[in-house]
Amino acid sequence: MNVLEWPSQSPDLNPIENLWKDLKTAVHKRSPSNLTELELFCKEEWAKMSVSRCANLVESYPKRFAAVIAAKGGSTKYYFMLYEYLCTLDFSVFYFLKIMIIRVMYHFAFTSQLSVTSFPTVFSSSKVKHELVANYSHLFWVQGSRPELQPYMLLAHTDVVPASEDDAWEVPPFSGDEKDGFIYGRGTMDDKGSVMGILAALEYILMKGYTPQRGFYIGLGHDEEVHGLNGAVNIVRLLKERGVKLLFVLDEGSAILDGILKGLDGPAALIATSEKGATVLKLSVSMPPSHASMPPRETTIGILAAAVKRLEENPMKRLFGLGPEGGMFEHLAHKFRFPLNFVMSNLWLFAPLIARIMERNETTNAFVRTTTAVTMFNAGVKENVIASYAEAFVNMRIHSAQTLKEVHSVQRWSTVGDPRVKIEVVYGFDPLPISPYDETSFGFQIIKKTVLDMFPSMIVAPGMCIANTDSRHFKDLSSSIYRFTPAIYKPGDAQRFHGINERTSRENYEGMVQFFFRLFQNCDIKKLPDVSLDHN
Ligand SMILES: CCCCCCCC/C=C\CCCCCCCC(=O)N[C@@H](CC(C)C)C(=O)O
Repeated sequence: MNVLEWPSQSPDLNPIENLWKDLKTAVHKRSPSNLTELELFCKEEWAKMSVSRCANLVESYPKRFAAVIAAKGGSTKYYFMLYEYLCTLDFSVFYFLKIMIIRVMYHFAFTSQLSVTSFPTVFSSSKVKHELVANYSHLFWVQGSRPELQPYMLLAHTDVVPASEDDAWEVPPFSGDEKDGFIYGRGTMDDKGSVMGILAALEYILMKGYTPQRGFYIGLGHDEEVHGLNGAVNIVRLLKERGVKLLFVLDEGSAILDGILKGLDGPAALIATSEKGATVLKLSVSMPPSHASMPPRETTIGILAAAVKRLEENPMKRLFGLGPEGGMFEHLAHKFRFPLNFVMSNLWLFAPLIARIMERNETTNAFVRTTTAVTMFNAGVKENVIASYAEAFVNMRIHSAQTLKEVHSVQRWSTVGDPRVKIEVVYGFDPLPISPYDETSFGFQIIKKTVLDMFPSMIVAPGMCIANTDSRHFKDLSSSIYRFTPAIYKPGDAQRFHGINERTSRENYEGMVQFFFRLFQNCDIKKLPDVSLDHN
């Protein structure tokens, strides 16, 4: 049998595309006026799809094959007929978003790559230049009508950390299933939600015929979770070669926190102006192997376990208030309940006290200090052999008020404190510089304005990213790097990052599309918003 190599998502060959079109036509005719009706009409019209229609689509396969071969693998009339038809529909924002949600679920369920089918306008517009970087990362350039305006850049990533079906997920981690108003799946929060949100907003704004004045780049990395050394690093290299300087960069890394900061009344949008540094240390102990019946007084495993225990029992010193988190809490102070509002407004006096409260919770502890996490421990080959080698990996996130050098020396000399434990630095980098957030900082103020356009009474404050993002590779291209995703996170959500039941609500996903749709337009405004009118 001859196997034809063909992308599984080829729109010309995929009969489901025609059925989507049929469904959209039928539902559109009935003009649903709310979500419940939309869902009901979708189900009813789907149930009406006839067997003969499906059979026809399958039978027309040979014709499509022939057309695709004639087009030398390019798009055929079948694809364009479908696309042109979609463009004639009078989409309301509401209706458009529902379709985008169906697409995002479809994407999570069936594809591992960006599909031209999902964003036909983005991939066919003369205003958008798309290129692959290092085979799998995507770089888009959206041309503005005023080339004299400095461009900005949005970042997100398509790769994810592993997820196992054995880990008690409520729905399979790569199903993209929707349950109780949430789309579940590895990557929904970190960071495919942003990928889809940015592209959906771009698709929509192009379909509306809007021409941005300020050009912008979109970079979608494929290896952020393993440091971005191929994706982000090569995107930066390309932009440098082209002499690009960016007005600002916006990546993942912070969000709208609702109920996560105890004592704060209402949600707060925290636009991170910096991110922590990081280092990974490898600790190891070696000795000759021996018989388990004659154990030495101390084994490699025992020595290393004791060193690891010392690390856990002696956290790095409290630095709360000395980094950008100080500004963050001062900005938020008046929104805290009494007496926290008074305490937060006087960090010079109360920072040590607040630090002791914050360190009790693992999410807020990350704002207080350089954190230490023992993430891997390997030793032993057989249950009756004394292990000749034991190793542990320690992942540390460095507070802005500390340096990489300082962290290394503290760990080496005081905490591990045993010369038999060899310490090697796997990698490390300093905390990132703090980006400006005063009233003249275009990037910060535009992100803030966009949040306020969507949520007029939201508290917006500068924040700090406690993890790491691809944006750190961009520091030579811009001094204004912000980390913020317009998603609302509640207690328990922080544990979903790299954990089980990662999910995004429909509202968060819709908000994401709306946010970027507005941001594209806000970046064209001539004058920054007047901060004296600010209600925060
Ligand atoms: C880490 C999650 C902390 C959750 C804190 C509370 C909610 C804060 C709001 C949202 C955003 C968190 C975004 C985190 C992005 C993390 C991306 C990531 O995992 N990066 C890797 C990079 C590493 C260099 C391999 C990391 O381990 O930091």
